[in-house]
Amino acid sequence: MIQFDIIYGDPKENEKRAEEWITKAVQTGAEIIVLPELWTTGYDLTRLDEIADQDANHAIRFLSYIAKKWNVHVIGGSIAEQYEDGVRNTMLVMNQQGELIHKYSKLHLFQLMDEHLYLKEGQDKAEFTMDEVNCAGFICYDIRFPEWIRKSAVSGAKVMYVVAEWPAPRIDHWRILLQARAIENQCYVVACNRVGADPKNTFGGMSLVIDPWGEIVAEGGSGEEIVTATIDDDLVNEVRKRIPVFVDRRMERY
Ligand SMILES: NC(=O)CCC(=O)C(=O)O
Repeated sequence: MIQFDIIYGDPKENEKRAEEWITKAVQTGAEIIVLPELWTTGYDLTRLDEIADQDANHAIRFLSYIAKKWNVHVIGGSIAEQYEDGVRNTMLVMNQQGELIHKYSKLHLFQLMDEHLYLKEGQDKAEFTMDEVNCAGFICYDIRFPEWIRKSAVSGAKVMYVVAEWPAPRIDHWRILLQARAIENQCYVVACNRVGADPKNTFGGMSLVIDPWGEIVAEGGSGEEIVTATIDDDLVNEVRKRIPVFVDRRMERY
């Protein structure tokens, strides 16, 4: 996870910085790269008509080049994607061949940061498959909606990727919500948050990898850094066997 600072409203500079960070990450052996939410523009929402990416074309080209060059999977954080009918906050996922294998636009818009005024909500499903592992991707505020994450767990997702710009004053919510999502769904949570500040917020970092037992296996601090961990998807099966939550659910009573 590339836990970096994002330059407000400057996609060109952010792309340059992202490439430098990704180069460092692959040199330490990373096979899956995760970027934060809105990493090209930050929350410069009033200038989206100038800086949003038409059909995500630019970001797709950049992320595809990175994936192919380094032979890595990329959970390309999210970017402001310009559609005909408005802008969406869109996650892009590339495979090692540089192909776009998944696209998800944020479903739950966060009013406290004015998303509902400038962005349209997405209509996509969260699940995708990467190297035969069932995964799902979510964007920041989505983690406050356990029923949305549960839907992916019930569909078989074992690794939940979360990309975020989560402010420092609520960083305890971030950790607790993510641990709860990992424990209740008995899955890995890989959550990448930005650091630094924009004109309205200071962001908390603390990118996390949490295993299906709820243990934190990697944790970032509050500065720029690369946070890495190894995922063992067999552990998901073990935990689900030990406490068979998905068998014991009583949907007819809820
Ligand atoms: N970018 C976001 O969705 C932030 C969500 C957030 O801060 C929260 O408390 O929820």
